[in-house]
Amino acid sequence: CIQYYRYVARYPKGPFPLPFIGNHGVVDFERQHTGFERISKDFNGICTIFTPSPLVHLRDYELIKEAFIENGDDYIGRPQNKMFEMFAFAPNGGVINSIGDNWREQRRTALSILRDFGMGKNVQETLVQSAITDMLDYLDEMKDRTNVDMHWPIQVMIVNVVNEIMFGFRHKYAESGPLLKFLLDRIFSSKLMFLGISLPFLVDLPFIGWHVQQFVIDNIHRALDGYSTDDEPSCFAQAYKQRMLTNKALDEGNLYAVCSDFFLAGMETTMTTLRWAMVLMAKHQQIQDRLRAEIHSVVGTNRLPSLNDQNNMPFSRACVLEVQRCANVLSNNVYRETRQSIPAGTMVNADIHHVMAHDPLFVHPEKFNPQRYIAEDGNTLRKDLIERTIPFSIGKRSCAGESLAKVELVLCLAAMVQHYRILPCEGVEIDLEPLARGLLRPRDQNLRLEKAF
Ligand code: HEM
Repeated sequence: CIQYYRYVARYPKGPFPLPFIGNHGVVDFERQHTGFERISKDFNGICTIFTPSPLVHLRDYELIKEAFIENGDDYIGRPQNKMFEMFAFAPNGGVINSIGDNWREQRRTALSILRDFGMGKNVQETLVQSAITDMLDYLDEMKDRTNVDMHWPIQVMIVNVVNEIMFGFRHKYAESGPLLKFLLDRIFSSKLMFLGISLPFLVDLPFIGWHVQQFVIDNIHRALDGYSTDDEPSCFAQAYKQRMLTNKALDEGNLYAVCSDFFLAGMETTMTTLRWAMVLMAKHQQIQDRLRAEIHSVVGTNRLPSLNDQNNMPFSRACVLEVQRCANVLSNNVYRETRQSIPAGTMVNADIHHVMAHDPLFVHPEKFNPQRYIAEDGNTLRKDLIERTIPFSIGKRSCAGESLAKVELVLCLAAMVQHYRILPCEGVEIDLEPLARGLLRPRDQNLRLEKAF
């Protein structure tokens, strides 16, 4: 017992832990965003929570910035734990969970391939617009739009963008049944995750993660079937395969791991944010009308909104920022591992959720109010607020898909509001209370769509 508390004393102070169980019982691990919020408030922005493994929790923007930007190299690791390796196809493989030289090499290569395919630029804008057109066609053909489950069309649209980039093909709406088997929210139910970190043998039990792996493997096989490395690659998987010829750090295991990482990271987060956008618009009709007025006056109704339009659409940009701030989908960041100041190897959680939900710069942060981002001149956006809107985290290890996600979010939200009035179903109140399932998700609730022109 004395030894245990000597070990506890090496970490920044936090709620009093008990041997073996740490802070289980005190922290609500199911609803981490409110659980961590409640117990960390007495500790000046930094505290340790024993899960039972120690987790150093940073909750204020300035502290997160000091760690991840000013001392970025010291916080660049990821905890090496079986739980986080569930989707790794090779030891220390892929981008999300790998460390050291392999992480650097896989991230650099992946971003360089994505840049070749126009990540964040016009090529991907065209691809996203085309996936949005498919979704609008699907909604257009619907006979009854009084009770629409938007989860499904948004999921197929987002999967199709990532799928086309990674594997070179899209799913047809009519044939997309297997996609629904992606029940990641169940895997990452928070309690299971923390148990998995502390009791790694649990991860060896038959797990739903296997289905996800198989889905990715099938897609890679389809992309590489008949591809010769002499040919110009037409998707990420082929480009990676070609680079394997000249770069020893790239191998079959990492090909699977990197594809799996980008596919999974690129899908759930963006899709969940867009689902939030739909329910927030349905709840706030005046904001939606103002957004539509801006889109119709700048873009009209004969073509889809484009990235170039953004310069003339400050309210649309403000809406995307406010959707991301309020959706706050990552109730926790992806954990880092430190190599200094607190004992090396300690898990670190930079609480981006807390910053976006409670930073004092956001006046009445609980309100959905895009106008907060617009400066007094009515045109420019407030840099001080944008700096603290950090859904993609910050520093050298921040989200590798940020520029793609931003393109998807702005174009999809603008296109939906351009074409449809998004409304609650007749006689139903929109419920904005999130479901804490790994990500913070909106509750399943159907919406009513009315043609906007
Ligand atoms: C709204 C959408 C998204 C959000 C909110 C989001 C958020 C995040 C966050 C918070 C991290 C952890 C960063 C850190 O450790 O500091 C992350 C990592 C990552 N994201 Fe995203 N992401 C989104 C979309 C995407 C997309 C579209 C892709 C790829 C196509 C992607 C690929 C990745 C990858 C590969 C990592 C791991 C980076 C590394 O460890 O070096 N994400 N994301």
